[in-house]
Amino acid sequence: MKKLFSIENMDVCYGDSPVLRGVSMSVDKGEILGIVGESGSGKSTTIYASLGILGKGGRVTGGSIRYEDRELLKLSEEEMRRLRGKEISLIAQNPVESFHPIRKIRSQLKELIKCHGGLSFQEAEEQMLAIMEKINLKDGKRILNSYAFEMSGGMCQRVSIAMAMVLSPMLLFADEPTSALDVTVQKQVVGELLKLREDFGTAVFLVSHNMGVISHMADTVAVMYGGMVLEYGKKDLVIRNALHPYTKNLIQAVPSMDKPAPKGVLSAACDRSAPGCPYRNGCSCKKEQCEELMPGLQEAEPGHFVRCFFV
Ligand SMILES: Nc1ncnc2c1ncn2[C@@H]1O[C@H](COP(=O)(O)OP(=O)(O)OP(=O)(O)O)[C@@H](O)[C@H]1O
Repeated sequence: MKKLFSIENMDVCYGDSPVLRGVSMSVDKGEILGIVGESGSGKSTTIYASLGILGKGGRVTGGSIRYEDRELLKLSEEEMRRLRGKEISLIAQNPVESFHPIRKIRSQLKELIKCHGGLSFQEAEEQMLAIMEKINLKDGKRILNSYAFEMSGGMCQRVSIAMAMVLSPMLLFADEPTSALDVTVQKQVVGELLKLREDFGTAVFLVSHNMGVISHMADTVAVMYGGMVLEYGKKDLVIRNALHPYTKNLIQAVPSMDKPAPKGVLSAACDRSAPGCPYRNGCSCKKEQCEELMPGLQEAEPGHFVRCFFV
């Protein structure tokens, strides 16, 4: 069956340096895909490439990105701009930067509605105030009259979440949406994201370092390392029956009093231009062939894919 959104075999470079290699992942309507991996593994780049907003020097050099029946790599900038905001939305990792610095939040909401239609401004404002209230932003009217620089990081994060949700997108990219929030607000945001899926069938690409958030929210999990997907599948398979040595270490590294220390190294230097498994320098199970050959992403059990010669 055709997926709502799928990335197939995507390569991304910044300048001449490969950053993502052969990345494939997808979501159905209403599905939440959790993307985990250490800093620099390529999670944000996967999101920005999907939205067509890679930074300077960044380009997709191979593969395909499909939304419904459209190949996004073939759309014009104007067509991509129309998709972003209404059908596909982003909660950015650094929300302060995602707002215009010298325009009030209300005017930015107005602009969003003007570009993407659907709601009247009054309806959008009511919807925005209701979402803000639910995620513990009590003084919504005052916030709409504020500039981003007048808000704390956590407030900006919540306003950007409300703004991303206001048009009930079909697909939401959320890059560390809870990282700047305290635990109570994290719970509210997680609850709102789950409600968005329930009410509108919104699919979510959720990047998080927090395995608790991923294991609570995600249906499917992708584990990234060195710009590649090392393990992919239904959450219960990947988290409860992790097969890749890196995923095992990642799960083992979640703090707990009664667990043995991880084997191998969690984070090791990885030259993305060199042959061999990206995790070869950190893996305690590596053999000679891991230095020379790249393992493929193989289906180890139904619906559970692993990139390792020894699984
Ligand atoms: N604008 C850029 N120019 C050059 N290289 C970049 C740029 N943005 C990202 N990279 C490189 O791409 C790689 C992947 O970065 P990315 O931000 O996607 O990782 P990440 O997994 O999201 O990390 P984090 O968890 O810290 O956000 C890193 O090696 C990074 O240095």
